[in-house]
Amino acid sequence: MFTDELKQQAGPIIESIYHDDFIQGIIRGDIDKEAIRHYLKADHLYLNEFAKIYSLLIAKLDDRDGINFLLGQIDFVLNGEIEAHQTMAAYVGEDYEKIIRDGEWYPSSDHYIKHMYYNALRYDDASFTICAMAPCPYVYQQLALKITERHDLTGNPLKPWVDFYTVNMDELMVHLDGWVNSFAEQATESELDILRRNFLESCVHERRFFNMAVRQEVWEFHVKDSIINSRN
Ligand SMILES: Cc1ncc(CO)c(N)n1
Repeated sequence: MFTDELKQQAGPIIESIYHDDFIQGIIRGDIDKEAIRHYLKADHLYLNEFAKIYSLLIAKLDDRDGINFLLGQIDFVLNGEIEAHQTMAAYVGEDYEKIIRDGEWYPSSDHYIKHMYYNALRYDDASFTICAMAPCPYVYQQLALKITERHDLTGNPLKPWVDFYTVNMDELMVHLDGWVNSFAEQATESELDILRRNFLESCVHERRFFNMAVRQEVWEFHVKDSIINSRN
């Protein structure tokens, strides 16, 4: 299957994310609270956009079951995934609403969000959008499975965050894979190249998103903020 090929190519990127500071800090249970705060500010806004991009994707589909399923996913992204964010807010020890109040599309999340919009707006077929979106559930699912396989997180305050992504992504991946594989059967070689690139670029965006939080990335016109942050 075409999506098996994509996932195989994404393997080394996901393994690198696993070894980067963010996930290693989650595994140790002592990740810098400022990294989590930055992540939550960015991810809250990212998920809002992800929900809106689902609505653009729905407009490209004819299959009623698929449309229904994605309506449920919009609800999940807006209301279900808060549970994972609440776990992180509890770890920080601060009210979630207060943490996310002054979030922004920081440069790396901005780039990722715009990659998804570009594909939704540039191409009629749903598969281009799906390949840019699919690493969102896929990378988290794979990271959660790797963490759970390799470590016993009993007593780790962030264990519920990991557990959340081991169980909630399967059904979505089945739908996304199905759409992409049926399009891939009749796609041209150059279309397949774009799909591959979209998927792999989003895997790299996932890596950059975690590193963005670790490094407290800001737009450089907030010069004062970035000096303060780099001294912390
Ligand atoms: C950036 C990003 N990617 C994936 C997920 C998982 O849904 C998330 N919450 N945020």
